[in-house]
Amino acid sequence: MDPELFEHHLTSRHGRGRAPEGGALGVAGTRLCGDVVRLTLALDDAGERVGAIGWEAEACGATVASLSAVAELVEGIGVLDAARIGAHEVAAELGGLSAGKFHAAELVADALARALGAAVRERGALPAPADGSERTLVAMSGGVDSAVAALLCASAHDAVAVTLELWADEENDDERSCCSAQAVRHARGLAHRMGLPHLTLDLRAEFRAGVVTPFLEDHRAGLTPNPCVRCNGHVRLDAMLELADRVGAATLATGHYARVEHDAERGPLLRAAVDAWKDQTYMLSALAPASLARMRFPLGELTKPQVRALAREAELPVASKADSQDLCFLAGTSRQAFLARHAGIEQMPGEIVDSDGTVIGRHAGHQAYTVGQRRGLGVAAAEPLYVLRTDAAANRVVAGTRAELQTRTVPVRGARLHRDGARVDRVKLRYRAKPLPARLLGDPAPGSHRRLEIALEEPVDGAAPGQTACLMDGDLVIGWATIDRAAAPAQPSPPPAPPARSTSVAR
Ligand SMILES: Nc1ncnc2c1ncn2[C@@H]1O[C@H](COP(=O)(O)OP(=O)(O)OP(=O)(O)O)[C@@H](O)[C@H]1O
Repeated sequence: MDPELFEHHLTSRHGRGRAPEGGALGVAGTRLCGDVVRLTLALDDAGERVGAIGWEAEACGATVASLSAVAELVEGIGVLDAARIGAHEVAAELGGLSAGKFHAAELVADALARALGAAVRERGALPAPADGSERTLVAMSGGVDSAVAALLCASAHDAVAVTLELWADEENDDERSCCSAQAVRHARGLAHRMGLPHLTLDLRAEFRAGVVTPFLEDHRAGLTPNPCVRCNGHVRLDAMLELADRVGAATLATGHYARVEHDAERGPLLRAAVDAWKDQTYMLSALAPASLARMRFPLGELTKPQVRALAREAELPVASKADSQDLCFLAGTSRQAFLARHAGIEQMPGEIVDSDGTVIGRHAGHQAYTVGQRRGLGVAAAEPLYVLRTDAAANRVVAGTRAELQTRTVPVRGARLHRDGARVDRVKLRYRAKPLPARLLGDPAPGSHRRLEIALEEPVDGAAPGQTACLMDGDLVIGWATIDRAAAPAQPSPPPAPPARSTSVAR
């Protein structure tokens, strides 16, 4: 630390108490952790530079000095230069900070990133690069895949990185989650290390409304939702494409394993990735063609081992980071605990019945079961039993043999087709499942939203209502739909009622 610089900022408090008109707010820290900083940043009229900045804080001296230094540093500079400022740059303005005080620079960098991201989202208007080259916005989660995607983009294009804050659960914010504040910091560090400007986009409200709430509602209704398909299709990629426009980027790159087949006349289609095990086209299947036209997937032709090798070669600190395993907002908690805490969906014990309605056991709550599930039924039987369906209204789970589970027809609703449905020859009914030979029955007109049926060549071990059916022609995704409940099987008819004794009196 440089004592003179530190003292200068501690006393001058550049920007303190100001809240520039039309500015965007970035808050970091909580009273629990000791320091809270509120930084307001306004762009200039052109939307290209930082116009003015102000702040207020309940914080220690190191944080106050860091805020003053950042205000002095950032005023008047270009948006992308401001997006290159992280904790190390903040600390450097004070001649460095000791390990014990470095958290102050991190906190201030967090607040700056949030304010800058919000300001750019609202008012940013950067022109495309003057030399006519393509600018790409790269979505970085803090994981190895998006880090390598960013690396590949940075070597070919003018690249800007973005990380979304998707989920913050004050009571249970798990730092392993790729949506958490800590993950955003990691991603920013990685981007800066590669020399890329980095923006933070706070998408927590949209994520809660567009992904988490429908996830909770589907569970309440006894369905098995695909929140990632919804998030990619309707929330996060749309928001990032809008941000791309704001920063003059023609395209958006992600670390998904997928490819795009461009067709200028009929619109682009997703194509399965080279690495069949990592292929993520299923998760991207709800993406509108207009969005897909602007997407870049730099990992589509690579295998995961090749991606890790590139990360090691570039000495990226995430080269051996484990792949994310579950839904980002479930990190550190169980699905059942999440449902209880966020939707009051408590586990209600109920009956397990066979397909004739005979009670054969008890379950702990229907939401814990999905079609095809074998484990956790706890019913002793001559042959293995599987969940055939769940009945949310009656809080019942229906179980049966594999033969009863197997089906050749899968009803779907809300189908979106980008090509003639008669071309469908394979379908993927679950993420990581193998595509199955199939045909689409019913009205095959492109754009049709009607309930349709998928006819499978070979029987499948059940299809869970609520999951996405990815409709394919070879390795091209030509549409998607949501798996619907099968029509309820005819119940065994009740024994005929005895003839009613007439009580009427003939007059
Ligand atoms: N919070 C986020 N902010 C920005 N981009 C994200 C975020 N989460 C995911 N992405 C983008 O979506 C891609 C696929 O996300 P997914 O959750 O499947 O992660 P992943 O396959 O484990 O990739 P990674 O190793 O990059 O985390 C990422 O590679 C990244 O480009």
